[in-house]
Amino acid sequence: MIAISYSSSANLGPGYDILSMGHDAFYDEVEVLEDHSNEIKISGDGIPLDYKKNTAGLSASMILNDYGIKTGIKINIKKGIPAGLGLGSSGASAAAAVRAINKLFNLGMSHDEMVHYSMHGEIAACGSAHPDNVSSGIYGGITLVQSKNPVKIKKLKINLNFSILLVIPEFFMENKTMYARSLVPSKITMDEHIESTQRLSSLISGLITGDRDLVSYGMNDNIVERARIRMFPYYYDLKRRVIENNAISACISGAGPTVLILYDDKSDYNGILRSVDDVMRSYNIKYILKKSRIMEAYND
Ligand SMILES: Nc1ncnc2c1ncn2[C@@H]1O[C@H](COP(=O)(O)OP(=O)(O)OP(=O)(O)O)[C@@H](O)[C@H]1O
Ligand SMILES: N[C@@H](CCO)C(=O)O
Repeated sequence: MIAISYSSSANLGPGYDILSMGHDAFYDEVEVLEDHSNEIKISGDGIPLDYKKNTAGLSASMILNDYGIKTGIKINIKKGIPAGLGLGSSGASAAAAVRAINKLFNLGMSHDEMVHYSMHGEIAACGSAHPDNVSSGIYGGITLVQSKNPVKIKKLKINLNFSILLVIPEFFMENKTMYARSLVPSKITMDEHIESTQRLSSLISGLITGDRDLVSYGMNDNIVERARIRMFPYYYDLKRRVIENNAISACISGAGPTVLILYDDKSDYNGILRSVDDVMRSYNIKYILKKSRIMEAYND
């Protein structure tokens, strides 16, 4: 059984571990076959082949155990999403594997159940079961984590027209997301809480009502992105410059280093491209650009 799951950008500024946007920039394709050993065998390039260290394998092992499935399986992962760049690569493999297993064994899982198993796969990548990337990897679109335990995901009805430009730096860090999560403060002040809630509620309202200015105001974060800025020192200059060219806004994609830029027909697209190049050259960082759109829905 074959299933795919697209790249995603989690957090979207103030929505740490809450919001995620699926986009059609890249995708993973995962094939799951029954294997008459009682093992979980993983194949694929550039990813761990020990199932316990692979997000797809860890999710699969939980499902087989919980559903009492005794047969072994082979999981063939064709990686289309570059790993370690904030594009939800680890989560997408898990989501695609869970979707394929659900079909192969006709388990009839709900979308929230598939998110539950997929998010636990993320433990193999970064040590924590964050549900955001896998939520948009299962539902598509822009998703909100209403609750993690039990898993309750809401897919937002988006009424803002925009395009996505991903600025993807050449970058590698071992255990990048695990390190990035270690930088996040465990406590914040009441003022920080109020500002962050203002931003998140503005962002969500703006996306649903199609209010561009509210989205521009809302897609800002002074807690998690600020705590991680040492990982992507170019970010604030890049964000300021693209907004000077009337981008709607920009944010760090997931745990970075990729920057997601939202723009529309009011934006000076060529000005955005020039400013991205100016800033990244000034920081001496090679990068690629990827235009994409929201990945609306999967036909499960
Ligand atoms: N199936 C998989 N696909 C990709 N990475 C995997 C997979 N299984 C385990 N990993 C590990 O997870 C790491 C990538 O996950 P990480 O969370 O750091 O980045 P990401 O998922 O690409 O981006 P982000 O989570 O910030 O959106 C890799 O170093 C890889 O070793
Ligand atoms: N919310 C997660 C997303 C990782 O892609 C983090 O920022 O650590």
